Amino acid sequence: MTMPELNEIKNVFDEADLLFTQQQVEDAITHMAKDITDALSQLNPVVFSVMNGGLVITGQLLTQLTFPLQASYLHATRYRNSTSGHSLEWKVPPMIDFKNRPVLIVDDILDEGHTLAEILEYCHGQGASQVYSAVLINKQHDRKARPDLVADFVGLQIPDRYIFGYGMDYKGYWRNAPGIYAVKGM
Ligand SMILES: O=P(O)(O)OC[C@H]1O[C@H](OP(=O)(O)OP(=O)(O)O)[C@H](O)[C@@H]1O
Ligand code: HPA
Repeated sequence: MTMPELNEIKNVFDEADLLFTQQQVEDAITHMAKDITDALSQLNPVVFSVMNGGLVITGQLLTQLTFPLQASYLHATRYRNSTSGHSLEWKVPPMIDFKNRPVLIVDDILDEGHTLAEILEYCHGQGASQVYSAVLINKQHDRKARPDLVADFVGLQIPDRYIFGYGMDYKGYWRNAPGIYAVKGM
């Protein structure tokens, strides 16, 4: 992919629609943390952040999960800095052994769900005792990889638009945007 012009990147931010403010996102993460604590605090889980998008949500979630857990990451990508998905590419598989242990997969967004579906299947195949999933955003449309595909813990629902911020990128940029923004016209 060719490098986008920085002017384009700045314009995309300036013209974007703010869907959720930083405060709204933080409240949603706190809500998720409470639900995850209720479900997992006695289970000694392994928590895997899905890189790169899971970076921000996982960091903010982890400090609100005050019970014993191990945290690590895996790296799987489908969009490769573009705005449409391809087949899933594993860059780094999980590096903590989770056989017979519960696993929590944390990602920024459940869009079509191919990424999450494949990661969940992998964790079951590797012998996790239970596999849970947490996503900051669920995108609402009828193109899910499976019609019944939902995450166990969901922060916010968005309409069918291309978004960035809180870990989610536009052409590799704006993962650092302090809110959830929708690209103008997308
Ligand atoms: O539900 P899906 O349609 O499968 O899309 C969701 C996935 O796409 C993004 O990752 P991406 O492949 O863009 O890599 P990134 O985490 O580096 O942004 C996002 O972080 C999710 O992992
Ligand atoms: O809307 C999105 N924004 C950023 N990354 C994504 N990956 C899947 N869908 C999206």
